[in-house]
Amino acid sequence: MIRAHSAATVRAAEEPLLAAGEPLMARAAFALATHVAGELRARGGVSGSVVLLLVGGGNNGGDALYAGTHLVRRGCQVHAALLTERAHESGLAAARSAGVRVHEVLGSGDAVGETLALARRSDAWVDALTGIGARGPLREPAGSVVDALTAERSAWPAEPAVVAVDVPSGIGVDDGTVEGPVLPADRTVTMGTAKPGLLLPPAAALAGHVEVFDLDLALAEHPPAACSLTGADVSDLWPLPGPEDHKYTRGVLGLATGSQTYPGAAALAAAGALRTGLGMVRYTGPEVPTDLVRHRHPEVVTVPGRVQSWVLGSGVAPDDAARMAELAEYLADASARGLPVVLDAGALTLLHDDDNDLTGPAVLTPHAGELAELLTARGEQTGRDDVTAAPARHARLAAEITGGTILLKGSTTVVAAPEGPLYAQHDATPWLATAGAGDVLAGVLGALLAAYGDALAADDGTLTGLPATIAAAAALVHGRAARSAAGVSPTRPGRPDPAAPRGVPITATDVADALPRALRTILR
Ligand SMILES: NC(=O)C1=CN([C@@H]2O[C@H](COP(=O)(O)OP(=O)(O)OC[C@H]3O[C@@H](n4cnc5c(N)ncnc54)[C@H](OP(=O)(O)O)[C@@H]3O)[C@@H](O)[C@H]2O)[C@H](O)CC1
Ligand SMILES: [K+]
Repeated sequence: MIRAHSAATVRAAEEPLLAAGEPLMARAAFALATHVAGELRARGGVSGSVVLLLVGGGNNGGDALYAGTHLVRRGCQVHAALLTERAHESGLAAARSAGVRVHEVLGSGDAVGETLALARRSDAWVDALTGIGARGPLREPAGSVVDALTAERSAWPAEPAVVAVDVPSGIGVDDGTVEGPVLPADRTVTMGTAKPGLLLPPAAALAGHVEVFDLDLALAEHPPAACSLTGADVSDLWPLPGPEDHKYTRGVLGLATGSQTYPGAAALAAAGALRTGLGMVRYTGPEVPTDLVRHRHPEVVTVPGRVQSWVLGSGVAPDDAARMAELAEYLADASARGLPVVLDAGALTLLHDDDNDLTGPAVLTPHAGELAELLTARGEQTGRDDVTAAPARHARLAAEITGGTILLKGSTTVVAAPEGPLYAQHDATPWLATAGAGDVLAGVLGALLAAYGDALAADDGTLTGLPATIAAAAALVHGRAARSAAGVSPTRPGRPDPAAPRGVPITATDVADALPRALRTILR
């Protein structure tokens, strides 16, 4: 699991170490210099390279100034552009005496022009304007400098390397928002622990490859603010059948999905669920989707009976009054029994009405537009763009309002429960943005919840965070299946690797079919 801690937590955790005289900045700076050197080596060599440090007024700038001293020793020509009147004092003194060439660009009257001129001669840019001490978007002139460098960089894509110190300056460190200029990094060297903005969209895409440098911070008693599951976490969580298991103990999922108009959603949710592995899928719905499900998946049972979780609403239009009334009944029944429920597509509109508040474990699976509609219906006027600009904040708000867990679909999937860590999963490929993919995800998620259904229904509070973890696991598996189907190699958000396979178009059926292949590489 990749864990990210808030700026306040990092400060609290570093305090005792600093008080004990631990040279945290010296260690951070050495690590930073090592990674900058690594980028330079990958581009042809360290000695003789030119490095530009973009220095702000805090310890983030201090990290870079001390790193500069190491890079000078390794034969680099290092320039520091001071975009502050108050650069880190001892760092600046050390940099000057080591031979770093310091440019007080604010005094020149043309900070942008001077910095750009230095940048054009450099093989690597080190972004050390702000770290966890940033307040709001980058102020001037740093903002304009970053805008100019970003334009310069995209016009000149192969070089130079951009290394961000702790975070790309200007991102919302704790919430992943991007409200002003940010220089996209190839690599972010983050100190002590990852920061939420390095995992959460949209900022995560600007961080490039994230390296966490361990500072031995005492973080054990501090819960993470955000996490990303890895395949190993999913493997640990995955329900494995034992010799005593039978279909009813492995989990039975009820699907109330699909409609006469959108029958395909029923078949796709069933395909996702069946390939996730569970005891049984029961389907309930009108004639056309029932026939399709029977035809495509003869293993699905189409008579009512006991279930341990429900998926409601995929392929159901909110104006289909009769079907919506059925979904409301299933939801009320599941809530009364404490069974987990997935509310997808049409079923999300059940929660537009606050009479339908959730009492049992529920995972809502909106995309940005559906989340905006839900929030607006519940009195929080929100547009789709608001959600896209601050996915974590809006997912958390919807979780608090409804009492459910929100799995917000997007190129990075964000999961938020009313409390506990946020999850950010960026396991998929843009090829996954295709009709029916969400139905498959609903099936995967419903199947996993069915396996934990009895435990969740009997929970006395010890499993509070489990639906969120399961939702993040479903997103990971679904994303990896999509990547496997498309033939795309593993990647992180950030600048695309030109050498990585780009993949091929996929359908939702391909994603469901690729689930066993993806699971083969995850489960061990
Ligand atoms: N994690 C660790 O244990 C360690 C982290 N280290 C590094 O230290 C920074 C945090 O340093 P800090 O001095 O607290 O803060 P920053 O450097 O991030 O930022 C403060 C300076 O930035 C200016 N500022 C604030 N907001 C803006 C803005 N929007 N635009 C431009 N400039 C801004 C601020 O100026 P003021 O005038 O507002 O005071 C400060 O000058 C952490 O991120 C790590 O990199 C250490 O190495 C120790 C170990
Ligand atoms: K930075």
